[in-house]
Amino acid sequence: MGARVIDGKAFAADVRGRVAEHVARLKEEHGIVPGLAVVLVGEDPASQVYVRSKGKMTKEVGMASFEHRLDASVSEAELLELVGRLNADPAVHGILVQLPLPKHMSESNVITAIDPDKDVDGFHIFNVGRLATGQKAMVPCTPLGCLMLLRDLHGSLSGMDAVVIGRSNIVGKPMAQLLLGDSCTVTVAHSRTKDLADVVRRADLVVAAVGRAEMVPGDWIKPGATVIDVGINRVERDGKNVLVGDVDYASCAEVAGAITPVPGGVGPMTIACLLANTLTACCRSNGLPEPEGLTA
Ligand SMILES: Nc1nc(=O)c2c([nH]1)NC[C@@H]1CN(c3ccc(C(=O)N[C@@H](CCC(=O)O)C(=O)O)cc3)C=[N+]21
Ligand SMILES: [Mg+2]
Repeated sequence: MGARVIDGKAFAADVRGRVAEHVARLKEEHGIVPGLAVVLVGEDPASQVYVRSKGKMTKEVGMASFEHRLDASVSEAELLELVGRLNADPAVHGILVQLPLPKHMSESNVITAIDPDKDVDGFHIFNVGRLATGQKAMVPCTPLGCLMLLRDLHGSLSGMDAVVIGRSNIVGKPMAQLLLGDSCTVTVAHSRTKDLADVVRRADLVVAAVGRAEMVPGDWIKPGATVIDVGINRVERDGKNVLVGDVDYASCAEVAGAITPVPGGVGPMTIACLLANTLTACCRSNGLPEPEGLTA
């Protein structure tokens, strides 16, 4: 018995299609065009690839895309000045500053400078607090994408045992909050967790977000469980550079009920949710109803 393979690429295309329909309606009925500004500091090649595909998909759904590329030597003050201008720009509804930033800058200073209502990454402490207290928040894109996949697969998640492996601010912690919000019993495990295998074996839902290539073997997975693999690790295999997740796909797919592949699982959902968040931010700032099925 093999697991059902969750097609994140196809689901992400469906999400972007729904975003595009809503964007077209906003334009027609209100003359509003949602705008997303992406700021890239420095020339990290992987970041450039993501920024390019974000820009392309932003335009494909009918939104305005604003790209700002700054030299790696730019000062924090200059970056903060750009953020201030984007905060004040009524054509910009979403702001994403690509992380990581060069070492001479404080990421938390920069994130805190973003208008929380334009913080489409959901990294601002206001949004972290809003999510934790059950208020309307901007929700981090990767965990939101995982939640959408899980809801699509299971309908209600109420009462399920969920184990999140990883406690990062970007994925693990917000993922745990979202699963709690959907009435799961949530365990957050990490690199220091005792008897990690036994903890994971209890889970109906496993979200792996540790950033360690193939660290979850199939014999940790309860038969029939759903495995969501957030990892994107570049490793060398037979002299080739390949992408693998945080779970050992081959052995986990033998035991799981459903599993996300890498690539083509969570990654495409992250960008789709960035567009969904930009649309949500635009609707909220204009006092219009939020898009259904595209928020937490
Ligand atoms: N402020 C900020 N927000 C981010 O959301 C953010 C960031 N900084 N810095 C970099 C990471 C990385 N990230 C990815 C988005 C999509 C894929 C994606 O679509 N991956 C595809 C293709 C992977 C490939 O072939 O390289 C997949 O998994 O199928 C991957 C990674 C967003 N990030
Ligand atoms: Mg961690």
